[in-house]
Amino acid sequence: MTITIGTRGSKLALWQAYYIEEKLKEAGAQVEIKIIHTKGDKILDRSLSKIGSKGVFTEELEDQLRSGEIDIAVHSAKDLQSSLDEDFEIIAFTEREEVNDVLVSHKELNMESSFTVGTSSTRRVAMLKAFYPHINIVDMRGNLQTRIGKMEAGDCDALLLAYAGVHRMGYHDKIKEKLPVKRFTPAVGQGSVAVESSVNLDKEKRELIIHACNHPLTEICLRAERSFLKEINGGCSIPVFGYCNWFDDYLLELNAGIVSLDGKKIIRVSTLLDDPEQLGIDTAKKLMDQGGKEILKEIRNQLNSAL
Ligand SMILES: NCc1[nH]cc(CCC(=O)O)c1CC(=O)O
Repeated sequence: MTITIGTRGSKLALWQAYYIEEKLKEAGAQVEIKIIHTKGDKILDRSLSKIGSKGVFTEELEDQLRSGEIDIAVHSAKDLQSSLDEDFEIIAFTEREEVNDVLVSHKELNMESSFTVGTSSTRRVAMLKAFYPHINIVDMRGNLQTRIGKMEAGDCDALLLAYAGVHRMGYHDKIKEKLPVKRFTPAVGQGSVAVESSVNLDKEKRELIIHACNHPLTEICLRAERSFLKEINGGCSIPVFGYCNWFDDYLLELNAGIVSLDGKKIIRVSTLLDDPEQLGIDTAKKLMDQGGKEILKEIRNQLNSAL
């Protein structure tokens, strides 16, 4: 059996594709990897919130899933929009890596120091303003290697990045501080790799892929987080966060919230339930009822007028 993986061409994307390839090979499959360039890879001179949040890194991959040119598309779970077209499904979430954001620098500094950080994530910008208002922020895009190059060239002193990507790309030695998830709560899906397929994928292939790649506890947590994000209807340009944990008896706890763009308002809720989809919906409703609705509306207006 040969399984064709479609992936973006960045080093992080390729790491993920090789990671899935290895798991599939261990399960006895043969694997081909096909690199696909997406809009998000091609447009580097505009911030992501201006290109439009939906599918900038996934559209071209989904075209090839639909046509059957590839069997699966491999993504960072975080980058995958919360609501997929009916023709597609996520059939596996790999075991989650540490979820924290980390401070990365070639200089000796920590979150109490005064410095300039480069980031293009609206969540990180808003949370920095909320919790670390003394830190200066500049917009910075590009893949991990590009950003580290820009940092070392002096465009900024530090970067705020997901531990998962930094670790996978071998920049562990530049981690200066790990931010606490209770406060600097990560984006929905951070740290896990998602395998997407067409709903028409061959059943035997589908079974093998799930068996080889899916981590059930990660899966239920990510289903809860993604259900939350879908209910909020927030793409990656809205500073929402969500992190789900499980207890022994499969009880789930979802911590989630929203931050205003200026960091002045932050609302955080936490809910316990055993059904992931419902947990996401309940948490989103609670957040909206407790003031999230107003913040979301304000953010939408600000983003629209910035375009
Ligand atoms: N948006 C880019 C992106 N997508 C996934 C990761 C890191 C790996 C992961 O969280 O799975 C990153 C880089 C970052 O946010 O620092």
